[in-house]
Amino acid sequence: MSDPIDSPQPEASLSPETADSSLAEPEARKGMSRRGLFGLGGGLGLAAGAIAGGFGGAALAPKTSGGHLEYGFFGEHQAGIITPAQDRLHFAAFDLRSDATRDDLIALLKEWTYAASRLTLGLDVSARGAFDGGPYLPPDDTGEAAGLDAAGLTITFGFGSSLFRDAAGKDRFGLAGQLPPDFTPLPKMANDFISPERSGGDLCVQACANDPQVAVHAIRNLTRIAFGRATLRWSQLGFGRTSSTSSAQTTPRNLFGQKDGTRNLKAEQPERLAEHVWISDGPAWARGGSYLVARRIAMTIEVWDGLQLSEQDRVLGRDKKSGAPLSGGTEFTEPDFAKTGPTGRPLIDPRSHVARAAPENNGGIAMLRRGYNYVDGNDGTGRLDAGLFFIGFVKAPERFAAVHTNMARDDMFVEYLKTTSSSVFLVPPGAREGQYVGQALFEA
Ligand SMILES: C=CC1=C(C)c2cc3[nH]c(cc4nc(cc5[nH]c(cc1n2)c(C)c5CCC(=O)O)C(CCC(=O)O)=C4C)c(C)c3C=C
Ligand SMILES: [Fe+2]
Repeated sequence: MSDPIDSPQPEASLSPETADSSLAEPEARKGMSRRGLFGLGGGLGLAAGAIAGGFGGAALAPKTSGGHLEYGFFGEHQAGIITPAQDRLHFAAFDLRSDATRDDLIALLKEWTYAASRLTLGLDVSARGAFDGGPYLPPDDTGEAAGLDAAGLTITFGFGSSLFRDAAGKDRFGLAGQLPPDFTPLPKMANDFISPERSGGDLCVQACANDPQVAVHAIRNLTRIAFGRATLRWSQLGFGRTSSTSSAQTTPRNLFGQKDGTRNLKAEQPERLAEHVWISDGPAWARGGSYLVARRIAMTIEVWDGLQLSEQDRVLGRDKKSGAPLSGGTEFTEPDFAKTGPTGRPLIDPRSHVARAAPENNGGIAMLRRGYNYVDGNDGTGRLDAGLFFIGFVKAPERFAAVHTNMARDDMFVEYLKTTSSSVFLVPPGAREGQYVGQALFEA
């Protein structure tokens, strides 16, 4: 059954100042949902570098089309931050080639925007897609998502600090003057065993979806589009969200078996998001964006599994079964860090993870967590190489560093964790229809 997604959409509303004829590409509307017909002919090659000018929808408003979940790419903020966390992740970091120019970078962002605007609606990367480019060319789209719907796919782009000034201090793209003063590196923490080759990068792409094949297809095709300009530096697959980012979601469990995300910031708290997540200082081009902190944290799950339940609870500060704080109540009862038990000691150990990480004990700082479990095989001694790919969004990296420093100091949890990768990216605000992601940076 064909199921076209191109039901009437509002036309792109580009002002004369921002309009760029190459961006308002009517051909971009062509193409049917992957679960319907493929293309309407008259394909648009990726090399055209045009981006969708007519796809409607704010990034945060889901569209259920025939029961399928879709988040439009364009909006005030990029999707994939406060969007209800999907179940699967493919995260990738890229380095621009040493000979890439500013124009190459802009062209890449335009083409990525165009592709992302289609993929998030369940379309192939171009109208020619996987099958309609003719028999004599490699297909534009790799095809493994054919027949699959958008599965709630969000694609979130970020900039590494090396985009502004590389490790040698070189301003490769004329962007050094736009580096926000807040964009500072994280200090080294206890139990950091950071591998540089799986950390950092000039650009990042976070693809989240409820179908792993859809997320992988997105990264694979965006990587292909980058060919000749940027190469994949490192990537990470994740399964099973470890946070809720909407109060409509149930709290998931992480690989330690704990309810994780109970006290996370939620999409339904706009004031708190404005206070803690959205960038509001520094250069205008970055405002409305956020800093993405990604840390691959190995969890010694075999050691953890050998701890008695009461010790597991003490280390976290919550009851494993119900998720309630050890000071009492139910899962969503606020923890009472001052409440003492019969021995006169606090019911929530001051060195527990929730005590160390809570805003009450960190000058009020909160963050939006959006991490995923990972299992990447096992080591030579038969232990799973498993853990949490932590993703947190904050309005300034130093805020994350402050909480993390408090945690790394003597949080009992840290004994069971080992961080192997660490990166910070600036996620620019969302693109308006007819614009490409990060456009304001290049026009500043
Ligand atoms: C500094 C940042 C944080 C890192 C790194 C981190 C790692 C980490 N956390 C868990 C499991 C849980 N964390 C929970 C709460 C929680 N964690 C952080 C920050 C970091 N966690 C914060 C800010 C909070 C919220 C504190 C609060 O507001 O009270 C919880 C409890 C449930 C919840 O509120 O979400 C769990 C469980 C793991 C497994 C982990 C690294 C592998
Ligand atoms: Fe935590």
